[in-house]
Amino acid sequence: MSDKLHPAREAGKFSRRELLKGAVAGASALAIPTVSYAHGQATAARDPEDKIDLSRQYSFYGHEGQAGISTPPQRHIMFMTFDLTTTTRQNLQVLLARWSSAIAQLMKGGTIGQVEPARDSGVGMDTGEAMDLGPASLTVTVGLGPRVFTDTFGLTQHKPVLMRNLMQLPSDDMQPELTGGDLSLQACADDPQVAYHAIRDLARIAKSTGAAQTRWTVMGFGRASAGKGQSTPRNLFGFKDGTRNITEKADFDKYVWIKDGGPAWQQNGSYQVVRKIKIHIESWDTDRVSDQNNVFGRHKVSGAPLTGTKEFDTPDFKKKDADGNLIIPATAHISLASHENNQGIKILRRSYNYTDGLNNMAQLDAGLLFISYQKDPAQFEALQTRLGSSDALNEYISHIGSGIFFVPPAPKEGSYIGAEMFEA
Ligand SMILES: C=CC1=C(C)c2cc3[nH]c(cc4nc(cc5[nH]c(cc1n2)c(C)c5CCC(=O)O)C(CCC(=O)O)=C4C)c(C)c3C=C
Ligand SMILES: [Fe+2]
Repeated sequence: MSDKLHPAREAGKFSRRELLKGAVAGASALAIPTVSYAHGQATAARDPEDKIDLSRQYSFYGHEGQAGISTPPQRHIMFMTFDLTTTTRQNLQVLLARWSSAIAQLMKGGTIGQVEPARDSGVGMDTGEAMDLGPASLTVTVGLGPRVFTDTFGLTQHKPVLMRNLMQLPSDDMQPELTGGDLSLQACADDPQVAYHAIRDLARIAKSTGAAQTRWTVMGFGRASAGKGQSTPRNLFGFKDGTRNITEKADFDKYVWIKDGGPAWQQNGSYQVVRKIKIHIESWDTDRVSDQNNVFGRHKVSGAPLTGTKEFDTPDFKKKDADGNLIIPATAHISLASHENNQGIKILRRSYNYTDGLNNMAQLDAGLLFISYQKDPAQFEALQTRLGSSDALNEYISHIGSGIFFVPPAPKEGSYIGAEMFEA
């Protein structure tokens, strides 16, 4: 297309009516229906309980598991991993203690120290950009990576039984600078600046103690999974995501929280698996919607399984059409990931959309920060082994980042994350 402006536009002469006419013509050229939907799909009205209340706050202490796991997903995330730069057990202990008390303050909507010190020579303890924004449902969830539980820190005997690096998986296309980490911080809030501020100031603490330095990070938006009582959000593919997520306590106890085996301090802990998954967005956007529906096994607008009409209809993975073909293809994402087809395995998904702007080809660079919680990393590995080899979605995604962390239970008031490891 020529860079030269249309003479009328150059003279600023397009009327509003002409512009609108152009937009509708563009829509029909792309075969986008502007009014009616096929399949009678109307979008569900928002759940009236699913409201943002920026004064809402959660406590850091005294939950079953840490906040930020069963907490209904907030709208934004800032996720960061850290490399330990210390080799002393005491520095690690101090960092976890200082992080814990700072997080407790931040989750109340407070600052973590003076923003404007009285002395002229003073450097602020808190950087200040979240002042007056409210707690905004902030949760900060702390994870411990495999290297924490080594002889370097005298913590080998405290290693959670199932803690290990994830196995190599068929979908892996990892960028080393987006993998691993010795510690993770997952900050979620209904205001992006509140989440950003929390991570920024916790990273400052890490640096000032000399114990850890930043490794990789993702800032995400538009929660791509639903919690109890929330309407199902959409991912960047435009599909409802989280319809069949874990929401009931019985399922949390069965699939998410560690309830048996291991020492008392690990009970109600969980394993956090994080994957940065790039979406080949521009190629997806040229695909027919009927094909997109087959990729997921659901209808794009309503979220209903291809064998049903409403979002929460149970998919029938065996149902065939008149020609004897499965209605939900065997390679559809939900067919390969469902508990019905995976010996009953379930995981809690708590993902977010992300964007990294444009890539060096000037294409949209975006994806899904997939986060799952499970009592055994093998739950994730089993599902991803199947998805990675046969999922129709693989044409449109690449797994480029990865991490695994043990998330200890929430500390008791006045204590800190992982305190029991240092006492024994
Ligand atoms: C290994 C686990 C999974 C990865 C990785 C994963 C990636 C991924 N998923 C979507 C979008 C959707 N996933 C949906 C369902 C779904 N996905 C997983 C697991 C992984 N997904 C499970 C266990 C399920 C539930 C399956 C079922 O029981 O039916 C859906 C459908 C709606 C829903 O139930 O949530 C969508 C949409 C993307 C975009 C993605 C990677 C980019
Ligand atoms: Fe999925």
